[in-house]
Amino acid sequence: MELGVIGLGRMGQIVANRSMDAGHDVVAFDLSAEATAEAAENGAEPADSVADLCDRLGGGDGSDDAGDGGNRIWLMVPAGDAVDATLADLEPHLTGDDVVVDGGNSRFHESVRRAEKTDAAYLDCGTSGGPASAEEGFSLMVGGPEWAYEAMVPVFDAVATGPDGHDRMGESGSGHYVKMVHNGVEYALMQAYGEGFELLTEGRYDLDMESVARTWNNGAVIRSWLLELCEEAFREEGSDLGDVADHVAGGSTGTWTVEEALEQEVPVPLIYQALSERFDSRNEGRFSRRLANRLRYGFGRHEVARR
Ligand SMILES: NC(=O)C1=CN([C@@H]2O[C@H](COP(=O)(O)OP(=O)(O)OC[C@H]3O[C@@H](n4cnc5c(N)ncnc54)[C@H](O)[C@@H]3O)[C@@H](O)[C@H]2O)C=CC1
Ligand SMILES: O=C(CO)[C@H](O)[C@H](O)COP(=O)(O)O
Repeated sequence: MELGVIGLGRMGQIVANRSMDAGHDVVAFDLSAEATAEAAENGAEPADSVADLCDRLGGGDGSDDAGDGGNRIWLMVPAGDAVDATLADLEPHLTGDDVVVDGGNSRFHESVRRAEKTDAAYLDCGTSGGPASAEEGFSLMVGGPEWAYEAMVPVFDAVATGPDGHDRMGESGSGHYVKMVHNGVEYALMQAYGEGFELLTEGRYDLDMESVARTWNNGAVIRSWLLELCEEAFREEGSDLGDVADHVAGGSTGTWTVEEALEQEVPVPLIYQALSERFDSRNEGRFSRRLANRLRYGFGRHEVARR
């Protein structure tokens, strides 16, 4: 199959490379000429604009089971404005035979809106695994029209870990919805491992955290890829994590998960707590704690700690 890939950063290069490794032809475009050149070095046909990419794809080769011969285009740009900007550039070139996959972390509401607006069949594809999964392949959670999913199966087989690494979750939005919840779970798991290792670090034994993580990773109930990444972090940074800062970035997908849980009236206290801890990591001298400190003086004449 011929595939256009737009957005060739950490994730898009992997989409392109894994597709080419499986025998697909890739036409590649990124706003960054360096990123496009990197894809070209790996065997992709470079395009210098979205319009040029569509010209080079030229309507597909008609070799897929859908028999429609439309273009197949995978977006791997940052969620938000970049997706809308790319779609605006694509729009004049799209027909109902084309399939556009958004493999980024877009908000599911926005994917539903985009699917309704575009002439092409639009697949919202939650992608999990990150750049560390370049060799193994990703887990892909796809929403959108069934025929479009079926038309993309050869590429999904290549980009995912294999046929079991992707599935159609349901209608438009469902792929990004499932990925949003996945990320909420990711936050909570990270928080749980973090709390456990913090207690072990602050607790009563002098422990080697890499050894603990390695031992847990071999047969323990709580073994997981995230725990393997904990083991790697302790091996590379040391048991005390060296100079790694107490500051966690990101947060959008976790926020959306909590907002959705509130809307659905589903309790997600662990995910919410993990998100709050992340926000808290960005504050120095929390106002609420300073006020609590001062209030204890107010009601109990307890000494006020001052900075
Ligand atoms: N990095 C990760 O672990 C994961 C990222 N994702 C999602 O995948 C998407 C891409 O992420 P990354 O590759 O990590 O980002 P990145 O920042 O490494 O790459 C994004 C690329 O898109 C290009 N770009 C931006 N606007 C563009 C436009 N209008 N037209 C063409 N190219 C444009 C940039 O030049 C850059 O090369 C995001 O939605 C992200 O949330 C999903 C799962 C994991
Ligand atoms: O989707 C991912 C992993 O599954 C991305 O790494 C995402 O950036 C993680 O979310 P956040 O930036 O909020 O930590």
